[in-house]
Amino acid sequence: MERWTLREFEAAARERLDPAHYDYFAGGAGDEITVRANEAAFARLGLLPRVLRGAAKLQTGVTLLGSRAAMPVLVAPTAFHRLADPEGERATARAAAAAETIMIVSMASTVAVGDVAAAAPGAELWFQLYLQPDESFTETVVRRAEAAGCRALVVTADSPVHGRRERDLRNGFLDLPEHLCCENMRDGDRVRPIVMSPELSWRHLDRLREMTSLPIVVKGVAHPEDARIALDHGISAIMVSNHGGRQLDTVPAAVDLLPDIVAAVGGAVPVLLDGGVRRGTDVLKALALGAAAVAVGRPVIWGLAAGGERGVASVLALLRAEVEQALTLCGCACLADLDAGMVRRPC
Ligand SMILES: Cc1cc2nc3c(=O)[nH]c(=O)nc-3n(C[C@H](O)[C@H](O)[C@H](O)COP(=O)(O)O)c2cc1C
Ligand SMILES: CCCCC(=O)C(=O)O
Repeated sequence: MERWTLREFEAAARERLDPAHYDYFAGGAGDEITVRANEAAFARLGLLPRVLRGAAKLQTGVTLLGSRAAMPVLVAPTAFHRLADPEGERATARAAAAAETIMIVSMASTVAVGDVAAAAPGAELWFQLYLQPDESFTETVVRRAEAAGCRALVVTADSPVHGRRERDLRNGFLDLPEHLCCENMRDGDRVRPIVMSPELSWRHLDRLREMTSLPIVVKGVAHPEDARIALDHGISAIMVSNHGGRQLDTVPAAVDLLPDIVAAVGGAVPVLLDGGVRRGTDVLKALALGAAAVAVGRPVIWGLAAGGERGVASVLALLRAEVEQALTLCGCACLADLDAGMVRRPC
């Protein structure tokens, strides 16, 4: 069945998934105010198209930290893909490679990062990391990501503790089923838990900086002051994110956080964004407000659950087609033609 919107992919995924797994993927923290705000904020912003600008030949590619993507939409790191499809992250990576975009592999992937890379030749992979209090194990995981050919590390900073996910509490979904595990966490004959620790600080990030020559992206920045501090720690990009509303509830919508962070960064490094991107027009709004690219989390999971590799490929192709059409309708030939003056609030 042909699906015309990301919303239809979500409906198809919901039909196929175990209800507790659907809730894990869809849900967020607390009252899910931030989950809803992420999408609603995009809907409230209006686009002011320019006309008669002779913008015939479209160009939607971006280069980020040396990685090339054919569109400014990346695959955000999301955990547990094998709950959605038996091939799990292998399928996602193949679809990302076919779409010529970057996949950020989660540290909590259910296929080891080396196996993800092996399954998807040509895929541009970055690796998401939760810094572990045991720094020697962080290093072990970093070496696995490097050996797999990942081109950047994305350090998730918004998780000093797991968010309060009430759907999961109600469903008793607290861990993966027996046959699955976080494969990157293997340590000899055991699998370590991913530790979220409030004791982590910029000092740990400095040590990571010494540990690897890969570019480091800090993900989960909401406060402009933290964006400024990040610059002092040699990071290569900032990802504005509230973790899709899954960590601290009532953090403002990601796109509403963006302008202040772009101003604080002042062009020193690229600013990325995730949270609530569901339409090509959402992508354009984020880019017009200064993001270098965006990433999508749940839409990829919906594609994977609805149709495996082909489902993810369809989701990414749909987003690309929407970006191209909206860009043309805005009178732009390339992403750099977008500027903040083309976004009006409220719609
Ligand atoms: C099911 C699920 C699992 C996630 N797992 C991770 C993760 O392992 N690491 C991480 O940094 N972010 C994780 N995230 C957050 C995403 O990277 C991203 O910030 C968020 O999904 C963006 O919002 P969106 O789903 O509205 O696109 C997860 C999100 C979801 C929905
Ligand atoms: C330990 C896995 C964490 C996955 C995650 O970040 C999420 O569910 O949002």
